[in-house]
Amino acid sequence: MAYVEFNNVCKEYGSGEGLIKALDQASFTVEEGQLAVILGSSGAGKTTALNILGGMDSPTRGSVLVDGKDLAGCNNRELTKYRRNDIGFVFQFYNLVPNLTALENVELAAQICQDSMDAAEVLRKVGLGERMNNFPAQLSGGEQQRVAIARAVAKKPKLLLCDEPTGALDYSTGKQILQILQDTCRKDDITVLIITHNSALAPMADKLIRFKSGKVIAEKVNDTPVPIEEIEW
Ligand SMILES: Nc1ncnc2c1ncn2[C@@H]1O[C@H](COP(=O)(O)OP(=O)(O)OP(=O)(O)O)[C@@H](O)[C@H]1O
Repeated sequence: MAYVEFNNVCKEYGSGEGLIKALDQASFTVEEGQLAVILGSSGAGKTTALNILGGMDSPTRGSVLVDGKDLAGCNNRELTKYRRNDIGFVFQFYNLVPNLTALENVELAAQICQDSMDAAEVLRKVGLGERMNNFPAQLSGGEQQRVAIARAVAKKPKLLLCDEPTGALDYSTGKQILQILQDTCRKDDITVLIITHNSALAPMADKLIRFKSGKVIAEKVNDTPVPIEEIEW
């Protein structure tokens, strides 16, 4: 059994004439410790898949297993526990609490889960040792995204889910963020899934998953992933 199993997942919104199939029998797997890149055009169902994996949404049909746990069979209480302890989320627009410092933002997330890392130590790891007492508004976009990654990683999640993590950043800052995500996967042994529109990033992945119209149209293992610093686009 794979660490992550998405089996024939359907997610439907609305009904009758207005039925939208956000996911239509989508299936893929990710192994523990892999870095998976999810590609697909706008509306292909990528975010819906990530939200289901993160326990923020549930499938209409199909099964979703993470480390053997079937999320489709979880009640709200179990999903809350799962989101708190097992999932780290990184969004395009950081979503930091504006009136808390970088350190406090990370501490806040660490406090709600059972087994967390030291917040200051994780901030040092992402290169923000000198900036932890700054508020988000005093940090650049790339620095805010580093705080968001530290906040997610401090929870020691089973899965680090990243939805367009570089979408709001310039080229070189985006590259630094991807480097941190690749390092997190390799050094901290965390399974990482990254959604992107940028197909040039495909070579950095251990596993490439392509979505189209709610379906997974390709799934490929890459035995020779390329370090992000060697990828240009
Ligand atoms: N809550 C909702 N209600 C109705 N339709 C929805 C809802 N959420 C998503 N959809 C629809 O489901 C489809 C898939 O959306 P999704 O956000 O998963 O795509 P995506 O691949 O992440 O796109 P993007 O790259 O633009 O973020 C789209 O047609 C979208 O409009």
